[in-house]
Amino acid sequence: MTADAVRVPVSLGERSYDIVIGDGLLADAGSLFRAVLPKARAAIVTDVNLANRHLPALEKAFLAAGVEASAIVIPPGESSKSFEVFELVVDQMIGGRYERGDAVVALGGGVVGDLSGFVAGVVRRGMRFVQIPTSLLAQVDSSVGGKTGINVRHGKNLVGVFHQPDLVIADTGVLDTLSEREFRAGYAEVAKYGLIDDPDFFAFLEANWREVFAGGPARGHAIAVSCRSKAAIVARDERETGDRALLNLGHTFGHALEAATGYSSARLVHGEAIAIGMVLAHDFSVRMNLMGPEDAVRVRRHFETVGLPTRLDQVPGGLPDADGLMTLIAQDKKVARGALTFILSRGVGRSFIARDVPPEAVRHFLAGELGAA
Ligand SMILES: NC(=O)c1ccc[n+]([C@@H]2O[C@H](COP(=O)([O-])OP(=O)(O)OC[C@H]3O[C@@H](n4cnc5c(N)ncnc54)[C@H](O)[C@@H]3O)[C@@H](O)[C@H]2O)c1
Ligand SMILES: O=C(O)C(=O)C[C@@H](O)[C@H](O)[C@H](O)COP(=O)(O)O
Ligand SMILES: [Zn+2]
Repeated sequence: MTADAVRVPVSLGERSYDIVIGDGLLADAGSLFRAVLPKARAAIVTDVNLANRHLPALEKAFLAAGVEASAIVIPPGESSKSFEVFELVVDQMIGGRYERGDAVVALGGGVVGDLSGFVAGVVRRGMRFVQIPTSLLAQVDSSVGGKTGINVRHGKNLVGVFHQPDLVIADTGVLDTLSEREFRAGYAEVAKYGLIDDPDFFAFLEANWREVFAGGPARGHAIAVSCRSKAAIVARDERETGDRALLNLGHTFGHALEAATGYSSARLVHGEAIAIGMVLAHDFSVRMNLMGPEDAVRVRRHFETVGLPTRLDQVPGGLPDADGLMTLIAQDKKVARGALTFILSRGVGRSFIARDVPPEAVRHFLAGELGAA
């Protein structure tokens, strides 16, 4: 294993596992896999983009370590988190006679990870699962914590299971082939950790975002801080009965925008949607007199500076009206007995879970934002 690799433990009793982070780790994936799953075969799920770029290196590493492996390749993009692609992967998994003790290996971004984690969670009532995240978003967020699933027309991730991986291998070197748009989108989830409860990290990002985008130590640092932050929240609330909902900052608005745009990656990708969602969550917090405007301006300004969208009129192709968005928001998984829950803020790094948020206040706020657009 590369000498400078970092291990971040996710402490969940018998479901505990490590996130291994380092440059060049794909070459060590076979031995890392074997150390955790000594006898398993590997059913690699990946998308076309990764199949062309990084799958050969993974197959080579598995071969060298004596791991029997084959690959299932899906189309890239959010539209693959669907029943159709799910059925296709399940069919190949079962047709390939993969057993319970074998591992589904997700090589890709959050789409591959969420979809194949769901497959691993349900095929033969649960297979082993290894995440090899290749996008920034997947390395700092989606590969950790065991949320898996697919989208339906009513909303994001509405069908799925909690199924923790046995191991996460984050090779930071593979990020060199990620597009700038996708890197930037993943950066929104990095900044989220600062906005939730780590104002020093947000200040670090404001000062060092260029270095994070450029690669090198600042990027590795940002990925490790993000993973530690997520691991800590997941360890204290695996199934989102409380604190874990903080990780949903910006997502109530953001998920509605993704559903409203038909999960079209061409129009809006997840990180972009939640960048707008986090700006809206801070502006709405100002509207609700929970915080002064200065920090909300600071959040908007930072996202604008890095080139993320921050306004509804930046979503190409138009959006439903406020009532249409409220219909989508009503499907949010945090809704309890019909009441809306949002993650709101008292300032940078001071997010909190707000239950029973009046729908009329949200609708009125959105109508204003759409009107301003
Ligand atoms: N489970 C969770 O906790 C969690 C957390 C955050 C987001 N998500 C989900 O993750 C998804 C978004 O993930 P994403 O942003 O990784 O999108 P993605 O999986 O669509 O990947 C983005 C694009 O980059 C390409 N790509 C990925 N890695 C690459 C690389 N190294 N080189 C070249 N191209 C590469 C992919 O093929 C794809 O076209 C959404 O569905 C979101 O809901 C889940
Ligand atoms: O891990 C979590 O918990 C999160 O909320 C992380 C989010 O970034 C992620 O997008 C997640 O998939 C959203 O969860 P959902 O329960 O709102 O679908
Ligand atoms: Zn997210």
